[in-house]
Amino acid sequence: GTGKVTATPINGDVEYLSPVNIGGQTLNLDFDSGSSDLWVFNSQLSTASQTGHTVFNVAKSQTLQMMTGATYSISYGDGSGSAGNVGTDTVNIGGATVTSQAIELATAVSASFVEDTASNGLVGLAFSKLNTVKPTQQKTFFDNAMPNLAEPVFTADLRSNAVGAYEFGAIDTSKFNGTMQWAAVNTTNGFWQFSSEKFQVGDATPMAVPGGQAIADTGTTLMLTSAAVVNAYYANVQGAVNDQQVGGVTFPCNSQLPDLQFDVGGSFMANVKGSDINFAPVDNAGTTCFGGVQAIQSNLQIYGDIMFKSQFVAFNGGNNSIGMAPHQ
Ligand SMILES: N#Cc1c(N)n[nH]c1N1CCCC1
Repeated sequence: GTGKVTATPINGDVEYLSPVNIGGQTLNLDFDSGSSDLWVFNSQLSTASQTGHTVFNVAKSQTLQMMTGATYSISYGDGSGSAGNVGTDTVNIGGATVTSQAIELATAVSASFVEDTASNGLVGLAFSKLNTVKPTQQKTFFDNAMPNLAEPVFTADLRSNAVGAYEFGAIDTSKFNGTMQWAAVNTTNGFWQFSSEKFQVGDATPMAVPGGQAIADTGTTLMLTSAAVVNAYYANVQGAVNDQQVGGVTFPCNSQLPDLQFDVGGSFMANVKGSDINFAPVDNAGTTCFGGVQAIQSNLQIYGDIMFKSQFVAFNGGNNSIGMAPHQ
């Protein structure tokens, strides 16, 4: 079978939310190819933590079965996190259904999740080896769904300030231009990881990031790469400054930002449109804008939603590869 759901940008493309049916209840969740836990806001949480959220009501599902003794605890790179207990239930994502999916039921969530009332949890789509359930690690929705999918794939079609889609089991060739290009994924760290050692701004001399690796991460808003690439990129932007106050590089909102090409697995170069690198204004007048490409102090680069807004991306769990092509 296949399944397709909308991916709706929230608060200026900070995140994308998709409807998921769990035991007959529909919640808007954040699909995250950078983690591997499916967890939800639910009726076990304190009233305070539930405020503003749509929660999964554990009493209302006819099919929820609690997993005795199972717990989870996850923390993300931005310091946020959640923890709780675990059950299994039927999960339907746009028609792709798993009858016994591990549902991680938060009994504690960090402040940033409580404050983000648009999101009621996450669907982890990285590799199951990163799943945090103990004592028995659980599989992701994609791993569980794969045997019944027409093709062992899911795709991310994320758009700038527009509704896109996640699809399971098929690659909709009408959604991208040209031929999709593929690269091998290294699953050792549990991410959709590939080498990314070369960058090019416009038709300038390519820049090298020796040993550079990257992950394709729908759960991260920006595109995080080496400081060397960030500095070289914004050297082309008049008025760009690294503003510690704001927390990264800003530039005049009316800047003409150049495209940025990046290496995917040593197999091909993919392009991020300059217009997609203008992320958001930092001042009320809309004079100064925050860059979508920012520095990370690690050689594991994180290609988040800024990259997905320029590239239609296919994740192949059958042969552990990643495909990219410019959106239609
Ligand atoms: N930090 C971080 C992060 C990441 N690298 N992938 N997904 C993340 N989050 C999902 C929800 C909160 C953060």
